[in-house]
Amino acid sequence: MEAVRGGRRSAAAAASAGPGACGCQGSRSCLLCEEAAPPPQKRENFVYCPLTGLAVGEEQSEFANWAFPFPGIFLLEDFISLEEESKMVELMDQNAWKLSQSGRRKQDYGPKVNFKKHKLKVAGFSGLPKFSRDFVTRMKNHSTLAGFSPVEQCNLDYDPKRGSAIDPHWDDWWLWGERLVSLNLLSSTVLSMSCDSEGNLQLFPAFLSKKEQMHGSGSPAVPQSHHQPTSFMPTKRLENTVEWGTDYSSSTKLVPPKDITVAVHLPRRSLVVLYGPARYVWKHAIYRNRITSRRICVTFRELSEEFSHGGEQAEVGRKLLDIALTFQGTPV
Ligand SMILES: O=C(O)CCC(=O)C(=O)O
Ligand SMILES: [Fe+2]
Repeated sequence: MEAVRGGRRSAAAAASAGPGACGCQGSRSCLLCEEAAPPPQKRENFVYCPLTGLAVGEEQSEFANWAFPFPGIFLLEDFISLEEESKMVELMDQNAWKLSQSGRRKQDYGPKVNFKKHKLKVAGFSGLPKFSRDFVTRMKNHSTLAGFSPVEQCNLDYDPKRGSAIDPHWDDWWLWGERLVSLNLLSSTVLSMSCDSEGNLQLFPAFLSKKEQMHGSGSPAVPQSHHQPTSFMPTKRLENTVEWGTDYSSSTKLVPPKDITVAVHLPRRSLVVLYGPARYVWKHAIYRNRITSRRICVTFRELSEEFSHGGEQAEVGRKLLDIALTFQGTPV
């Protein structure tokens, strides 16, 4: 799944883009270094519904009127205001952006890490930036993020002119903990969730809830046990969200997970948390065709158990936290 773009980019193509024009390596590519036609764009066939926590089959697909529970996503609309967003981006743009893979640019505030060798360097890390302090305090008010203490902030800059994207991947789980928290700035996009596990996924017939059919709004018709806990519900209703329920008692359909891609719509200025199965079972990606204008993603990561209190590397974890939470940082 990762290497769909193999063969599209050659050393000659990379060179023709000019020295330092792009940061792609290996099978990754972007509009600046591709010599062949752009890679085919994948299309999601399910849509995540934040009100019910269900993934619902796209109307035009073979999965229309089918759904399945999709736990592990917490989405908060309007997490930051327009003014806060423009101030934050202005501050970010005062620092240099480094070229990264697949047409992205990045700024990192965190320890230098070699994920393959499981090595990290504390030296050189000066903490998260000052402008993030209030947002970190604000996010911790939501019970999904109780006790969340980030030790890394990574800003990614996507632009359609560069063909920016991020291939399906899991974030590291040696150093980083369960909750991945991202702020979606400047434009909306779609996070695509896919899974290459063996076995089958069980789909249930989906239907519009009664209230939705009668009044165009109302509570979802999902059995209580399948609701997301209240604390995982968004604080504000998403506009234009159709409310779906599922019938867990009638016939079901089994499908291989690899045939399914779930679209999670991320509005501009929203905050999304991936945890549980959405973090450890499903991979996440942003396809190139989902970047329509400049977009900045700010991701905050916490420590894994190994680096937390009682863990084998708790001492290193403590050092990282002490530095991170000074909020005196400059990009590494
Ligand atoms: O841009 C995004 O929303 C996802 C970024 C991401 O997955 C990552 O940095 O690991
Ligand atoms: Fe990621």
